[in-house]
Amino acid sequence: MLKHMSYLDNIPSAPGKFKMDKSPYVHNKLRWHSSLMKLTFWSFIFLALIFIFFYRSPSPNPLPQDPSRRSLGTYNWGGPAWEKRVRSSARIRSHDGISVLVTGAAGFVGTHVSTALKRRGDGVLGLDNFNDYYDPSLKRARQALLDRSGVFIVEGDINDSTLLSKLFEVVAFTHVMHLAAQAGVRYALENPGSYVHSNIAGLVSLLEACKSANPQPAIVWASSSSVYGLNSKVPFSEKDRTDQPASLYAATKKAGEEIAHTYNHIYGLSLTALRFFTVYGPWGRPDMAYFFFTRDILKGKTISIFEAANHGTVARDFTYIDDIVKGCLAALDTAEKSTGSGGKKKGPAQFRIYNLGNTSPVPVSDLVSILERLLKVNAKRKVIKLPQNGDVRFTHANISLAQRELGYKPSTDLQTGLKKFVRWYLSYYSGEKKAAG
Ligand SMILES: O=C(O)[C@H]1O[C@H](OP(=O)(O)OP(=O)(O)OC[C@H]2O[C@@H](n3ccc(=O)[nH]c3=O)[C@H](O)[C@@H]2O)[C@H](O)[C@@H](O)[C@@H]1O
Repeated sequence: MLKHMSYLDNIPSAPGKFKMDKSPYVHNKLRWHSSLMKLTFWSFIFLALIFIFFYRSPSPNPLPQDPSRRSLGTYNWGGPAWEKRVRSSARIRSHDGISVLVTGAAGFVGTHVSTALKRRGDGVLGLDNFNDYYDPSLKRARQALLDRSGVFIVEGDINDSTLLSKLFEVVAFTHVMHLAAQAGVRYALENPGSYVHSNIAGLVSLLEACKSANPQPAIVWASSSSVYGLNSKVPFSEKDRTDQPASLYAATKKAGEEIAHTYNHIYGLSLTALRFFTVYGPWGRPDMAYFFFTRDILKGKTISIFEAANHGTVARDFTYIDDIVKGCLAALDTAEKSTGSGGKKKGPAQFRIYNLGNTSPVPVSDLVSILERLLKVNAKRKVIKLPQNGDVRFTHANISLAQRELGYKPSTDLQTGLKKFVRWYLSYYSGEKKAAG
């Protein structure tokens, strides 16, 4: 403190006020003191800089700070070993196979589609940001599953254009299966920005990379039944109006369809949107009703069942994951090549939109009854009025177009599909408990 004071004391507070002591002893002592202080000062600055460099330096591939993002890890990618893994995962191992970049590969549909592609000998590379919208340990478990079948998931965000162009530089993907998105209808009330970040900005970032890639890939991507919004004509056909979304989620998916059209029109990208109808099954998403109803029924917790005005039923065209996977693969197999090159369109390209549903809507209360039977536990039900949270009353797919052009034919009813889900759920969570105990 004294040293500190003397150092500060040597600095004139105002010109002309400072008087120099002429005594040589005092002079030397002062000089020595001053150099020591300087040394201490610069050492401190040096150490502070080192600290800042190691603890605060951005990741090698920094993403813009965006408050709408859920917590994301810092990603490490690049280097010869990484490129080797990328190439090996994307290598086609069958005669006339395709090589597919699957975004959202650690997600529910992404995991199933990646496994199915790999099984038939296609090259598959996953991309996922492993965000914490729902329990990331489930995503890690899916990743482990994919790893065992030889699918590598690159950890990164679709908004990272440097990463995307690197991936297209390393692999000449023939197709992109774009499933990375902010899903869920009700969460849009809590975090609207995350929908814009993933479903709009992320989609544009991906399409930009695809348009610049040589060769350009054909793209198949997940739209949603929610684009039908307040449409009341049933069953929903691709020709019906989709300009009355009931949630921001639906609005971003509808915007995605328009954005896709633009990239098809300007750059000749081959684009196919699949409107999924409430997909369920093993390895599903914990934010979906069938999943958390199962958890809550087993815990003895009350579940809320939504009901429309005048005791009207709320129903969904629940579609089993294996049927959806068949639809995705058929869409990839029938996709024509993109026509552009060097970022320029060379001719008209394919643009398609298909419903992938089950064609038999089931009231939510019936879904609960099936779960009760399968779980052998009575649910504690509370029927409440459908909240103004973005949910629509019912969905019902007309699938004749997908049937005609993709050979899509769903074959799993809700009872059968939920049986498979419940079996998976019980074994997955009992395994987790065992591991924890
Ligand atoms: O088909 C789609 O396009 C959409 O399907 C689901 O959305 P949703 O059909 O609303 O699925 P859930 O959130 O699982 O809800 C299923 C049904 O349960 C009802 N529900 C939900 C929650 C609840 O507490 N109680 C309740 O009765 C909902 O109103 C709905 O009728 C997915 O969450 C979306 O990501 C997807 O895009």
